[in-house]
Amino acid sequence: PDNVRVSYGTAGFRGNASGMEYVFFRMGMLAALRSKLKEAAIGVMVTASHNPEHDNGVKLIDPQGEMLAQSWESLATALANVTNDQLIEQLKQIIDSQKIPLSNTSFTISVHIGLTVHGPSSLSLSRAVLDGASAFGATCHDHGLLTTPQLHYILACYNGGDIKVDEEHYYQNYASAFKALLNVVSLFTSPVTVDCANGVGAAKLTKLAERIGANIIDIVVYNDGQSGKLNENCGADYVKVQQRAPAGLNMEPFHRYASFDGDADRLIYYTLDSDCNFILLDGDKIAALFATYIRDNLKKASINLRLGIIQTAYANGNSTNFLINQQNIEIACTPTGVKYLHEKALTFDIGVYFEANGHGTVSFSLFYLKRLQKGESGSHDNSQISKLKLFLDIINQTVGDAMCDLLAVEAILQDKNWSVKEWYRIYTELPNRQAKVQVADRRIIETGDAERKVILPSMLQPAIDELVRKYPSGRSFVRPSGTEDVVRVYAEANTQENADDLAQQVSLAVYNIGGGV
Ligand SMILES: CC(=O)N[C@H]1[C@@H](OP(=O)(O)O)O[C@H](CO)[C@@H](O)[C@@H]1O
Ligand SMILES: [Mg+2]
Repeated sequence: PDNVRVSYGTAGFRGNASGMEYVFFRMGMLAALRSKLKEAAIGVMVTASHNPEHDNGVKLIDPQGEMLAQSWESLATALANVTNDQLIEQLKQIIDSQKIPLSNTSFTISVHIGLTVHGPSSLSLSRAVLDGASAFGATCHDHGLLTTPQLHYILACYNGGDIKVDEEHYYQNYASAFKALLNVVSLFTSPVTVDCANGVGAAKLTKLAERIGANIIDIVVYNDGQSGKLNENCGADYVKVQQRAPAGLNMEPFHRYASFDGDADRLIYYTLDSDCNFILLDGDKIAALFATYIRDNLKKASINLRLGIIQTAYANGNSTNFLINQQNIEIACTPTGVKYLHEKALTFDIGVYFEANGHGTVSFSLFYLKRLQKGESGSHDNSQISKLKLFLDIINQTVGDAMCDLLAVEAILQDKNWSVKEWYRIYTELPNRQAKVQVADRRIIETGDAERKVILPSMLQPAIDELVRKYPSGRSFVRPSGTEDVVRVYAEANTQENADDLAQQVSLAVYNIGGGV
């Protein structure tokens, strides 16, 4: 369409589903070209993740199950934005610039596709992807409904040589890993209630729980899509941003509750304290739990490795303080978007990365695996080492995976004999608030220092600094969203009232200086 520009944002193309077929069709083509170049299968996921039901989105998955290489994002954007009569020329340009050996027929192009919603728009959009890929002669593997992390997992296995891999393989793998770990740790007592955002996660989690067995883990699925709408007043994003339970959920103090987002790549926990205050255990707290658990076990096994936690500017200030000052764990900060965190995580022997919103996982280097093996044959404590190995097996290293992360949290709490209370008490969050501001063109806002400072418009950062100074423990930053047409504002301070106030003042500054509408 004229005057419509789309871009491969924080996590692919996303927007209102109607009229987006051309983008999906072209992404099918691009996936086929990338498969040809890499001589490996490429994945295409059709999902709007945590967005409302009327939206949809598409993202590409690289051969090892990782996000599409950043160097190809601009190719995706260019291809999506040309007019139909420029399409062939644009494809030729990509083929030439990337030296894609189209005439080499020794490798069959292979594209795997999954989707998170079975509605008419999703089906026609995934059809468009298949048509685009087929136009380049791709062999297409249509997996139907999957969570996003399941497709990442399947792709990594497929390219690793297991060409028969399917969804069932995923359940068997993680169910047996979880059971193996629980043989080392103890048995389960209390249930965990999981809000699946009325999305694909409900059916998938039910299957995983069945494979594990009700005697081992007691998962109560809430918001399974039977009545409510996808991501409406529920799901990980709602709970995190609103700092309240999904609508209609009756909570009891100290019970464990969790929420997935619509494509089940985000996980957050929450509970009530004895005064019925809502307590959130977000991505920062999951990261802290994982990292301290791994670190403690490494210590007991006398293995010395470089462990790091990767956060974004959205990480709560007190989580950063706790990790650096009390736990002595190395921290890195990257811009928003899992691809940046993932990349940074790989620079550590063990990289624990989470966005505050609950998207994250752990990456283990080959060096780590070798050290575990060496530790096993040496004089180290074998029980710690086998525990570390089993823990590694329940992690989906390709991408943040709500189901695997849930199993990992549950296993750690069991092993430590912790209730949710001991977990949330490791540190207390600074009160915080997120807000959104509509501006005429959010691209005029440029940021630096991992998005913690505004560079342009030049008057904005001094204005934010001045406001922040007024609030004890104040911190605030703004950045243009990569998935919505808004500028996001984050603020934290010593009290909720101050955090709310600061967020509002900074929003006003963005509105005034950034061309609010
Ligand atoms: C504050 C926030 O949660 N931002 C989210 C959101 O990106 P934005 O660029 O902020 O719209 O969606 C991304 C994709 O899911 C996720 O990676 C990111 O963390
Ligand atoms: Mg998601």
